[in-house]
Amino acid sequence: MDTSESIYKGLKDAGIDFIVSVPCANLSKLLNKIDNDENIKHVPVNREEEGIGICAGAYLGGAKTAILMQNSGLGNSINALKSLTELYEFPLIMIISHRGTEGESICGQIPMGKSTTKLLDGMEYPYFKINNKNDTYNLVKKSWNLSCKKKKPISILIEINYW
Ligand SMILES: O=CCS(=O)(=O)O
Repeated sequence: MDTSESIYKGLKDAGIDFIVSVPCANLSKLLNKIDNDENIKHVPVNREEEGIGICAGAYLGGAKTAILMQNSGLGNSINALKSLTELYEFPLIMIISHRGTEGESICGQIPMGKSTTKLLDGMEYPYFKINNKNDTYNLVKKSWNLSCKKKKPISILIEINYW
């Protein structure tokens, strides 16, 4: 089972049924699986903060939510995550394609790639880095319940080498 399949199955087995996304080349296989799943409402959005707001509304409507994005979009999301998601203790899984890591071909991705975990630490948001493909499924599957327990978004960071 490759990383995209592991994440997809983890989301499904966590009961995630509402997913917003801002695309990344590394997310394409996963996005196709989600888009073809009639049991998941997939809403592509233009900016990550827009997706954060949509997930908040979907959660209030009874959905279990996730966002698929690049780490470059984390900076676009801070205020929405803090002033909406965290303030009202909405759970959220953040599947983050961690660009700017080893193997990155776009120089513009490097600075944010270096800052991503520092930002999450500063926001005091729990995150997991995929270090072992065998752990991916279990990490994703448990992240919804962990987010509910922590009352904060849980980020799963997938570096370039792990796709
Ligand atoms: O931001 C990066 C564009 S791509 O590599 O995901 O296509």
